[in-house]
Amino acid sequence: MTTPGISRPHCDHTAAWALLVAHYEREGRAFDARDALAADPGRVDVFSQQAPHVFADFSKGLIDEHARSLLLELARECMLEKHRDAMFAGEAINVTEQRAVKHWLLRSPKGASSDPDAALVHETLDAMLDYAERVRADVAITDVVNIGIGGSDLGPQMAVTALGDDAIEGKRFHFVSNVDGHELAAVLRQVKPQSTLFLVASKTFTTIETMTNALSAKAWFESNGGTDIARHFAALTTNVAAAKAFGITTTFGFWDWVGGRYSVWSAIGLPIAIAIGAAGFREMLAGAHAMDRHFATEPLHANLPVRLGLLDVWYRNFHGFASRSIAPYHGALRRLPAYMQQLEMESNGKRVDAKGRALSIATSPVLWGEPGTNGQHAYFQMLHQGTDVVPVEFIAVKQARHELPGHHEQLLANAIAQAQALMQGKRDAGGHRDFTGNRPSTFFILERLDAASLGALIALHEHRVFVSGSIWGINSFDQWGVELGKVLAKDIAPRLASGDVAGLDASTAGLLRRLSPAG
Ligand SMILES: O=P(O)(O)OC[C@H]1O[C@](O)(CO)[C@@H](O)[C@@H]1O
Repeated sequence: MTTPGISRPHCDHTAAWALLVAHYEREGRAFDARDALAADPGRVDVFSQQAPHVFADFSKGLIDEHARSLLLELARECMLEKHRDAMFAGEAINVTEQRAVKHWLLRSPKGASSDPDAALVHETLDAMLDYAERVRADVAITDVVNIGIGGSDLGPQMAVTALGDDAIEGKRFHFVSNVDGHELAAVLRQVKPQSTLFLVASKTFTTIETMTNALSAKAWFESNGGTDIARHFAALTTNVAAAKAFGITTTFGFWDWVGGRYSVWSAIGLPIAIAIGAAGFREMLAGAHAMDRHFATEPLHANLPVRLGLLDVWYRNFHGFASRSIAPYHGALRRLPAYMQQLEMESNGKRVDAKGRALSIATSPVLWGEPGTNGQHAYFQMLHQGTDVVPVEFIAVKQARHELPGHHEQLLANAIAQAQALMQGKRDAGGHRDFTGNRPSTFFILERLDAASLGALIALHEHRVFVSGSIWGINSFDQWGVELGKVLAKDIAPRLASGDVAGLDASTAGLLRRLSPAG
């Protein structure tokens, strides 16, 4: 793969990769974490890492010290550090769109970066946070409706849900993403024009779902007596001209070097700032910045995003695990799996390298999950006794934010016990009650769920995705795979109304006939 200034090898053609293949065949496949822990309790210290705000324990993982050092060698041979440094230097590492990748700059403190965009970032941040504080103080606004999809929805929704206990009283937050009118209609039934602020969040300001919802919201607003669009609509976008043409004059901008799924730190984060305040939002940025520094400066062997990204490669390309389950043991993190899905699968769900050549190695796994303990009573059966091995990631928070006695102990006990059960297993000759065990998990611990730790946790995962994407040689920062369906939907929409099936394949024509009112 070539990025400006860096020529990087195909990682699966390196000596380290060949050694990893051999090591997997010799020892990796049969590795048993139970035996490894019994033989060496010190494994817990070797296979764990404290990073800013986040501790991770992967001692129950299916990895030994030799694989660990070969993976670090792989990272060196693949010039991971150079690639990382190119991102932090503002080089156009998003090669298919010729763009820099600078979401990290959005959380760089004032005066800390010499990047030419730093001053503008802070000017915009100050304006956006000033606006957030004014909205917070405005008691006439009781409802904030964010209209956006993908990265313009998942980040703010996840973070407001995670930190919403701190939200000011008297304001409700609604997130409308789907073009399915049931979603917007349900929100509009609950709100009034004079007390609602609509935030139209779209990097491009062209996304069909968001534009359809925004137009309907505006029409509803005007037909229900709303008059002051400037007060009741704001746009969060890189396309300020399109927002103006739409009739929105209050806009907060960001830049093409912020990918949609990396935009929660930009103006797209406005709902979070309204929910938790300017100081809270700055804490979230500070937590993420601390993780940026960790990723940028810690040696590879003590660098948590690097260690996790390399473990992902080991699991995907050597063990052949095709999915990963995310189990946040905190109800307020219930939108985190969805957020992670976009972050990782839209970034690394690619079958060609950065030059467009087909890859001969597997890339992004499928990510999925629900909060614990709910998942235990739904799909953990498969995790414990199914035929596929699925690495599980537990996320536990030490301190609860409620006073109800007993609950938090139960919650944490379940998280620990599930990880223990997956690893230990239980022999039973009867078959049905037999747990093979040795099922890998990683266990994350946050001291408390606050803005800073959430910021660090998200940044950790952004960088982890960078690491695996870099080893796989792909461009993690484009998303061409979402285009084709969008284009075809544009063709299908008028056909649905008219019933015209000319030129369609027989299957698609059949669906259209069934669903068309004209059919
Ligand atoms: O913010 P926008 O431009 O409306 O895009 C929304 C989402 O659509 C995508 O482009 C993919 O469909 C995502 O990458 C993005 O987060």
